[in-house]
Amino acid sequence: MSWPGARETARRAGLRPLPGVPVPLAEALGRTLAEPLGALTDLPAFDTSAMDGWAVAGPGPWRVAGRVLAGRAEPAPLADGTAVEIATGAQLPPGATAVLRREHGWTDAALLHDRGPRPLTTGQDVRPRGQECRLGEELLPAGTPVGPAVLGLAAACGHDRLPVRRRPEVRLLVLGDELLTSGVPGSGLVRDALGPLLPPWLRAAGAGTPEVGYVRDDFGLLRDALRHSTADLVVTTGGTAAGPVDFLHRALAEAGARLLVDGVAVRPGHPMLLAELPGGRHLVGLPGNPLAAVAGMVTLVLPLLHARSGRTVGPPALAPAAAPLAGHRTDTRLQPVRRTAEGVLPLAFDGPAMLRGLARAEALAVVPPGGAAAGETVELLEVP
Ligand SMILES: Nc1nc2c(c(=O)[nH]1)N[C@H]1C(S)=C(S)[C@@H](COP(=O)(O)OP(=O)(O)OC[C@H]3O[C@@H](n4cnc5c(N)ncnc54)[C@H](O)[C@@H]3O)O[C@H]1N2
Ligand code: MOO
Repeated sequence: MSWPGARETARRAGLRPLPGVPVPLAEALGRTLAEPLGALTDLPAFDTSAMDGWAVAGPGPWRVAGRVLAGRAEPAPLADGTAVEIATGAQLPPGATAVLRREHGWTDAALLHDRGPRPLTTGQDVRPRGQECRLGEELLPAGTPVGPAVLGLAAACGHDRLPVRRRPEVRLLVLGDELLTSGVPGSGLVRDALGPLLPPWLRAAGAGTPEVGYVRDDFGLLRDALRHSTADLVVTTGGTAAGPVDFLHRALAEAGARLLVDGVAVRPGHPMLLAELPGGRHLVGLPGNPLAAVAGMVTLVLPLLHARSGRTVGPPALAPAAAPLAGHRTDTRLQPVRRTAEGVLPLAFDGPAMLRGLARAEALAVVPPGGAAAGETVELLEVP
């Protein structure tokens, strides 16, 4: 399957968004709005002073009659020709026509005078009620990822809870007898790089904290692990190719899975696969080579997770190549790159078994078959 075709197949496989549940703001971070965010109030909720100074009524000079601080209840009305000292954020008294900034006013024994650079205009330095939004107005559409700014906006307009999609549950199965989970590799043993790399990335993509399991190269163990998992998405690493102990295809067949993608025209990562498990759950098989596994994440896992979270994905990020990007003859290449003022440059140590280039990368460039010339625009994919 072509690389764009595989990415689209994964997205479509996930187009069955998980249910929405209301959760406290602090738990909504990293999830996706299941419903549009509406304002529970006008914002600001009352006419507000935008500056420290005086709220004034009518043209000056003014007689100063008291003070209004932020956070106090409705102040008394102001009569024409009077002013009250006011703090930024305080509610404007009824009848006030403008705010005179502290640095633009001076007071003699009796009166407040305007010495600003320009005459004070009606409404100056007032944030009128409803300037930002009206009660009931839609502020954000369903599908918006909830980041810190969304939490702040939701709180500002009165929300204590947000309706967000349930996080997809992910089970990560790391396959391979040769893997060490601590210490220095050698003597035929390889340190597991994907157990540390994948869970935080999955979490950042909106999944629940993945359960990680290590499975030895044993057909029965793998088949049972697939049969017994109840996760929305099972992600395996290794075992996708044709090695003597690469059991994944056979275990999938025995578990009653239907292959949606079985190999992709992409380098690295071409043995990656996507299957539908009984009950509408999914499995992505990532190749064992670490950079190939990363290619499988961006191609199959992220589009599937975003779709299941109902998350709106913006238009692709694009950049020019600052130097020629070597391509594969027939397949798409995913190339670790860094950004420069002129565009993106390839990073060295980009072999399928390597992470040295990726660890310095700012993105993966999508290099079409045949390569990209200097100046040609390429799509960029976010990396962990
Ligand atoms: N005859 C063929 N052999 C291979 C092909 C092929 O088309 N024909 N494809 C190659 C490509 S491309 C890849 S990618 C790998 C995919 O292999 P598997 O998914 O079956 O993975 P393994 O064989 O289990 O491991 C491959 C490689 O990666 C290392 N590995 C595995 N897991 C981890 C981990 N968690 N952390 C770090 N490194 C890991 C493993 O030790 C192997 O070196 O197959 C090629 N072969
Ligand atoms: O697809 Mo394998 O990724 O070349 O290493």
